[in-house]
Amino acid sequence: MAPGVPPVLSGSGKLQVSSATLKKSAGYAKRAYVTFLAGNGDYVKGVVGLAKGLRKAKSAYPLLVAVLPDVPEEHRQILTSQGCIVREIQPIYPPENQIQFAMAYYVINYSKLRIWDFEEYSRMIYLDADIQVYENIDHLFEEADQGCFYAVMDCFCEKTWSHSKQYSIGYCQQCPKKVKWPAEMGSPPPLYFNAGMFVFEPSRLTYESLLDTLRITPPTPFAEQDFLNMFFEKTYKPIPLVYNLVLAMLWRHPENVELDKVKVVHYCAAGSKPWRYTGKEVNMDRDDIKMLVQKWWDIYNDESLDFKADDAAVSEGEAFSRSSIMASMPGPAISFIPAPSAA
Ligand SMILES: O=c1ccn([C@@H]2O[C@H](COP(=O)(O)OP(=O)(O)O)[C@@H](O)[C@H]2O)c(=O)[nH]1
Ligand SMILES: OC[C@H]1O[C@H](O[C@@H]2[C@@H](O)[C@H](O)[C@@H](O)[C@H](O)[C@@H]2O)[C@H](O)[C@@H](O)[C@H]1O
Ligand SMILES: [Mn+2]
Repeated sequence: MAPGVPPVLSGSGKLQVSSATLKKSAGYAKRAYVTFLAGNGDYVKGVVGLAKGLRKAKSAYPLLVAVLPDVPEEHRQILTSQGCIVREIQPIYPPENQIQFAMAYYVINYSKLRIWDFEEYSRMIYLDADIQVYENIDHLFEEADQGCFYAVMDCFCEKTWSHSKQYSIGYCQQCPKKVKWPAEMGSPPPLYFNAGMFVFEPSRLTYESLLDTLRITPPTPFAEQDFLNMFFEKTYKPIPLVYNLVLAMLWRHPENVELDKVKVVHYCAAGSKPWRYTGKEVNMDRDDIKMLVQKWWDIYNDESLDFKADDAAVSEGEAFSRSSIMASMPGPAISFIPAPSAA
């Protein structure tokens, strides 16, 4: 029982504890998924799809959306109506630079770093808006060890990597024995993750350190993804690609992919964003791509997955991990009195 909190027994003898009280009590694991939305364009469709996909997968945790100031009120309303917790963040820009980002718009992706400041959450799973969750991955919250950063390894074979040494010699961490890293080039690069999905622990200390480090770090082609890989190099733990299938793996490393086991799909290959899909770009006429794009649209168009009032059980007030609360509060069943949302 939370220290100093008098238990309130309801008529039915049930222990009544407000989730606001629980919020104040140390040690309860408050968790949520979080994504990032910038601009007034069509990525909002990605977030709606993600919110509905998490609902279909019966996730126990809410989806926070960190929105830049340029996300219009209308889009924010759409997300709130889909049960998302919308939270405005300020942009973060890298130091003055002449860098040629792999994609010019990557410069806004540094703003993702604001999510480390959501320290009312003990653990979060970040998901790009062009990601869809097809199977429940809540267990990742339980399995993560304190102080570690979990993400799926990326692939260096797409043209977007043509600036890199790896690409120039045909080396990829997905098949390190195929083209070995030459001894004369020193040790192979450290394992490198795709920053479209990761399990992390928000913390003001980490947040401040990220911003301080960013100020003195020259930007590189993959923007915040490169930066996060450098920052978390020592605490990065690779997790299986079923948690973030970077689509290029289908044609670059099919031997590493068991599509029927994939839980999370990342529509990051050029031309693969479902809401913009034409099928005309390279590889976009593949049967597996067409199937995955259709799968995304099936969820997006499924009205039975729209947010309803009785879905409200998974609100910000309820974003505690029930298993950890139940484990730490043995005794009579607990019914929560959700506090008004703080957001
Ligand atoms: O106009 C944009 C571009 C990007 N994003 C966000 O930034 C993430 C990273 O961009 P993107 O997924 O396009 O990069 P990729 O994974 O394709 O390299 C997106 O998933 C969105 O969450 C956004 O909200 N609006
Ligand atoms: O701002 C840099 C972005 O870099 C990453 O995308 C890339 C990367 O995965 C390459 O390896 C692929 O070749 C490429 O297609 C893909 O777009 C993240 O998905 C995204 O969230 C974001 O961090
Ligand atoms: Mn992405």
